[in-house]
Amino acid sequence: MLLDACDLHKSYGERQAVAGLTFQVAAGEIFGLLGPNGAGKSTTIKMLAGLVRPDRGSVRVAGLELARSACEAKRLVGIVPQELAVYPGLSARDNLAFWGELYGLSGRRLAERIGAVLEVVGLAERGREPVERFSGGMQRRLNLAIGLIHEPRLLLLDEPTVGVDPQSRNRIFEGIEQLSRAGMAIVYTSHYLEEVERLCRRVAIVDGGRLVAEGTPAQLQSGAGHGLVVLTVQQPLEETAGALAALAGVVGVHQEEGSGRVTIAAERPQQVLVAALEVLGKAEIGVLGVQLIESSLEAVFLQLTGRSLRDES
Ligand SMILES: Nc1ncnc2c1ncn2[C@@H]1O[C@H](COP(=O)(O)OP(=O)(O)OP(=O)(O)O)[C@@H](O)[C@H]1O
Repeated sequence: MLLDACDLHKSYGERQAVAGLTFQVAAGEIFGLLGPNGAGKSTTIKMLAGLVRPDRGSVRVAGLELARSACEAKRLVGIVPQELAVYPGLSARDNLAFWGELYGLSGRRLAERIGAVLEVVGLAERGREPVERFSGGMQRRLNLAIGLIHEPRLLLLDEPTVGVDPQSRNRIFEGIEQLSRAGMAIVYTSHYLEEVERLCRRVAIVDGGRLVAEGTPAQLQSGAGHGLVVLTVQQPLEETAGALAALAGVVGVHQEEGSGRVTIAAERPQQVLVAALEVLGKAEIGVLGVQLIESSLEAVFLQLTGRSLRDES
């Protein structure tokens, strides 16, 4: 395994950000870390990159223990943080040269790497322009190129498409797929299901710093076996919650405080939706919104955590 993360823990004061994460990623694999805001994804990525020291647990990259061989191991790792690491006044090429020199690259080798990473992110034609003229999506693509400049074997991507236009998003996806085909191990964090479903062969669902499920997107979905009915109601359910829970096929009812959102996990969500609307109608509870989620990672996530992936965003 190219990456071996074992029993990672990290607290900030009283707050436990990561509480015992273990996973491995092979060369050529794109591994998804999926979880809502605050799940501990960024803290995990920072521990994998050697930027934050775990309170407990270990990280091995290509067999090298990060805590013991920090310099050697860190050279094998590229990180693309959520925050942009670009100098707006410099051109894309000069930004890449700056970062490349920090990794000890120079001369022809540096020029080759700059050319190669600009190709991967689709910015080869724009390399000489000052970055302040780039769109937000192009700046994010340059951020990705910076993470690749020293030719790492493991790439850590922390929500690389947040706030990115569709064209840049596609370009980022294509770049990542190309890198994976070339044998790079990739960890991709996101709270966008469609992204991990498209990119990742294996996904870990994290919540509250813990791994709540792991598998291929298909395995996770088939394990769940049922879908969800999500309703937005006008007033609290009170005893009506019991009536919903008693409907045939209903596995669980979850009410989110304050938002009026009610999530019903069910074996036959379409039939349950019809029956639930009838129950709510009789109880004179107004329904403002209805959403049906057939078996999907979103359904798996809600069942496992009782929360939507995008609660707070
Ligand atoms: N430097 C820090 N000091 C104190 N608390 C922190 C710090 N960094 C993260 N936390 C807390 O640790 C928890 C996990 O945060 P983290 O940023 O790892 O989550 P995340 O899954 O990446 O979330 P997001 O999707 O919002 O980036 C949160 O409760 C967060 O407030």
